[in-house]
Amino acid sequence: MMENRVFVITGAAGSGKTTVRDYLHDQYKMARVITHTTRPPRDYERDGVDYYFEDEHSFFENHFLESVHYAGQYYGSSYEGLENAWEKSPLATIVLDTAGAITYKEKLGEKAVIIFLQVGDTNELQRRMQGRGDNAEMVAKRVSSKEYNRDLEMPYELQGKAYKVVNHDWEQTRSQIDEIVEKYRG
Ligand SMILES: Nc1ncnc2c1ncn2[C@@H]1O[C@H](COP(=O)(O)OP(=O)(O)OP(=O)(O)O)[C@@H](O)[C@H]1O
Ligand SMILES: Nc1nc2c(ncn2[C@@H]2O[C@H](COP(=O)(O)O)[C@@H](O)[C@H]2O)c(=O)[nH]1
Repeated sequence: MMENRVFVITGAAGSGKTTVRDYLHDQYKMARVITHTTRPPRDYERDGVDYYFEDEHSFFENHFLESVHYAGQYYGSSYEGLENAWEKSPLATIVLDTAGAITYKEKLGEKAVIIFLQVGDTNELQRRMQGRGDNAEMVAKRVSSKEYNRDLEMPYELQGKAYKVVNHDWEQTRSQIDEIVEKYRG
């Protein structure tokens, strides 16, 4: 029987975390762990699919495994969300900032497989955020936040404990992700 694992996709905003998470879902049928946020939805985002969108009161009624304040908004992931995902499939996947990824590694040990995505060129990151339709004001706020800048490099606490994938060319990224996943499929 395959052991329960959660593939934690982390890295800076715009580095491709959601793209990788969706690939893992489509290609390997990994269950997606939906997280909670007080951030307003983007035009294409749906409640219960992309996030559970909360207000500053309802957010704190959840039972979080970890939560963070990122670029002025709250984000958190619950134990229930992870357990629900594992009920669907032994391999689950979640998108977190690097602070969340560190907490997952500390709390879940080998059950958490951390993939840190990097895009070296910050102009390219901004182009990708604009390309998916983020408004210019949101992008400017994001790139000036300390959390975005912190997440451009793999944090010390994840070194030696996370896979690093440079997400420039998607075909190369996909093949590196496939290699990592194959290590954990029974
Ligand atoms: N290798 C790639 N080459 C070009 N564009 C890419 C690549 N990977 C992802 N993208 C595109 O970049 C944009 C940002 O990707 P994505 O939304 O997955 O990033 P993210 O890390 O989840 O961002 P955020 O944390 O802000 O939600 C999307 O439009 C996506 O299609
Ligand atoms: N630690 C956590 N980080 C989370 C969670 N849900 C999302 N995120 C990360 O927040 C930033 C911003 O996300 P965005 O959708 O507004 O661009 C990004 O790094 C996400 O990965 C969570 O529950 N915990």
